[in-house]
Amino acid sequence: MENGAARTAQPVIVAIDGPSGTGKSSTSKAVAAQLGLSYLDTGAQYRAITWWMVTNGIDMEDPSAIAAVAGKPEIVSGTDPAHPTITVDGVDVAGPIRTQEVTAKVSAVSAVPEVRTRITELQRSLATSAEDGIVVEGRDIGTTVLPDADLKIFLTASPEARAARRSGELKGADVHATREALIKRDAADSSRKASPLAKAGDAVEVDTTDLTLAQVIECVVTLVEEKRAAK
Ligand SMILES: Nc1ncnc2c1ncn2[C@@H]1O[C@H](COP(=O)(O)OP(=O)(O)O)[C@@H](O)[C@H]1O
Ligand SMILES: Nc1ccn([C@@H]2O[C@H](COP(=O)(O)OP(=O)(O)O)[C@@H](O)[C@H]2O)c(=O)n1
Repeated sequence: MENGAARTAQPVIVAIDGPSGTGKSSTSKAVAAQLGLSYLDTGAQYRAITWWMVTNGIDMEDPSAIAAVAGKPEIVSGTDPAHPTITVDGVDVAGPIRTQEVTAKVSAVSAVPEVRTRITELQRSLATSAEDGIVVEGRDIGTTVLPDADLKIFLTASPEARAARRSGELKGADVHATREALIKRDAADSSRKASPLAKAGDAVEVDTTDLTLAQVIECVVTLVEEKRAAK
């Protein structure tokens, strides 16, 4: 018969999706660190391939040009929640992938099916090789990348709260402009044909508008522990 320790040792796969600024990265990193799981920021992977396309002068208006080179860059993600890393062809791109230029172009690149196929393969392989389990955050993790995840969470928050959080990070950025840019990116991500931003039917929705980050983390940790105990 299994005891409690054996049950807690079972790997657990957690999918956290939602629009920009809902708290996916902060929550996922903290939950993974607290529970001893790996952590994968899939948005960083899409940003990394976009950075490579920008750096190599690929025409962002031309999906076939993007598709033709989708297999070229080698993207490597480090999954330690205390020190997540991302490199492209061996170059550390953690900083460059957060520029406004990359942010403005990432939706066009991530809408290209050849890009999604490539990045989805990387994500599944990292999830499979995480010994103790993993928290994977993004837009289509619960619906497409890991449809058999043990737990699926869909984070939401009002556009106002999300814009205020993001402009706080961007040191003095205009909240109105940030809000418009977020809404535009959400619309593009939700309306694309290939694997759009969507809540999985079996995901637990958590509205973080009036919650502190600590409250969201506690809520998700409790949900993961319940799943682990039931395994
Ligand atoms: N519940 C919350 N209340 C207040 N600020 C939050 C909350 N969740 C996240 N934040 C802050 O909002 C910003 C965006 O969070 P992040 O985790 O990067 O969101 P996402 O990954 O969904 O885009 C960060 O500065 C983070 O510290
Ligand atoms: N699973 C995912 C994750 C991100 N993305 C794309 O990558 C972009 C950047 O994701 P992100 O998580 O870094 O965005 P922020 O929440 O940090 O603003 C999104 O706007 C999507 O276009 C995606 O298509 N699928």
